[in-house]
Amino acid sequence: MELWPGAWMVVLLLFLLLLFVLPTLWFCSPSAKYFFKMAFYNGWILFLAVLAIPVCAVRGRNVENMKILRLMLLHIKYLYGIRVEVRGAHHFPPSQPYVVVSNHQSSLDLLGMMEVLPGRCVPIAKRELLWAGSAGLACWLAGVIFIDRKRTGDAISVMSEVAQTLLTQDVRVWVFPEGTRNHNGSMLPFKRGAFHLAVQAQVPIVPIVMSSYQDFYCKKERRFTSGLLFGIFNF
Ligand SMILES: CCCCCCCCCCCCCCC(=O)SCCNC(=O)CCNC(=O)[C@H](O)C(C)(C)COP(=O)(O)OP(=O)(O)OC[C@H]1O[C@@H](n2cnc3c(N)ncnc32)[C@H](O)[C@@H]1OP(=O)(O)O
Ligand SMILES: CCCCCCCC/C=C\CCCCCCCC(=O)OC[C@@H](O)COP(=O)(O)O
Repeated sequence: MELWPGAWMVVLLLFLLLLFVLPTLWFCSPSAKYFFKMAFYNGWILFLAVLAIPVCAVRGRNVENMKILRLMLLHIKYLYGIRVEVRGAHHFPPSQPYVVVSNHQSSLDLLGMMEVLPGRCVPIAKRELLWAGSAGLACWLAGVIFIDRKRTGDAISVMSEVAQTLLTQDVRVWVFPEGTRNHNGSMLPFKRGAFHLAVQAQVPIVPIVMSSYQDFYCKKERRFTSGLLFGIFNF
């Protein structure tokens, strides 16, 4: 089969694009660099999730699968030149159910979260994440608890079931009480669910704060360089 003559030109142009334009954008445009880095971040997680799914599926939906996801995600900070420093981790209760509450700046929180995630600990996530392709399925297999934030009644029922699970199945829960991402340097008013959960299950609340990403990441300015992230317990 013969190629249409213009096709060679298209192939050559695409090749030149890959060879020159993309690296030029990477080095000369911080915005392009931001987009490439974020695209790779999401793409890489989706790819890792594809690998994780068959391994996790052996156990079925099980909080122990979160260990597998954690191990698979720990290296990402090196790819992005982000150093994660944890302070006060000794405040973590040794072995009992509890509710972790933490600030939520962006999807990069996954890096700090995976650094300190205790055993048998599952995050509460918005229901939409369940439909994030392979990542959604991997989260489901690892026991992530999904809530529909638009249906408060349903979310409360799910949280009440979680309160039972905390005690009967020795599970910890990670909640972002702001209920949404917030990258303004301050914190939004807390939603009440995490605190109802702790009272219903009569378990302690463990506060964790991740330092501001402003030095190396800003969505508004399309800026993403390398930097240092602090995770601080019981501040
Ligand atoms: C290979 C790798 C693959 C990928 C691996 C990835 C793994 C990691 C995944 C991590 C995912 C993380 C995702 C993060 C998110 O999605 S954050 C968004 C979801 N999280 C939340 O929304 C936080 C929890 N939300 C709440 O707790 C809310 O309170 C909620 C229950 C949803 C209700 O919200 P809302 O109505 O908007 O506001 P209020 O809090 O004001 O509540 C309204 C009234 O209801 C009462 N209430 C709340 N909860 C309860 C409860 N459990 N029991 C009884 N009553 C409750 C509350 O008191 C309010 O009433 P009053 O005003 O006090 O009378
Ligand atoms: C701690 C962050 C967990 C990140 C999970 C990464 C999975 C990303 C892989 C690719 C799928 C793309 C889907 C993007 C989902 C991003 C997860 C996230 O950060 O959810 C935000 C949620 O909280 C609050 O949502 P809003 O800020 O209200 O909209």
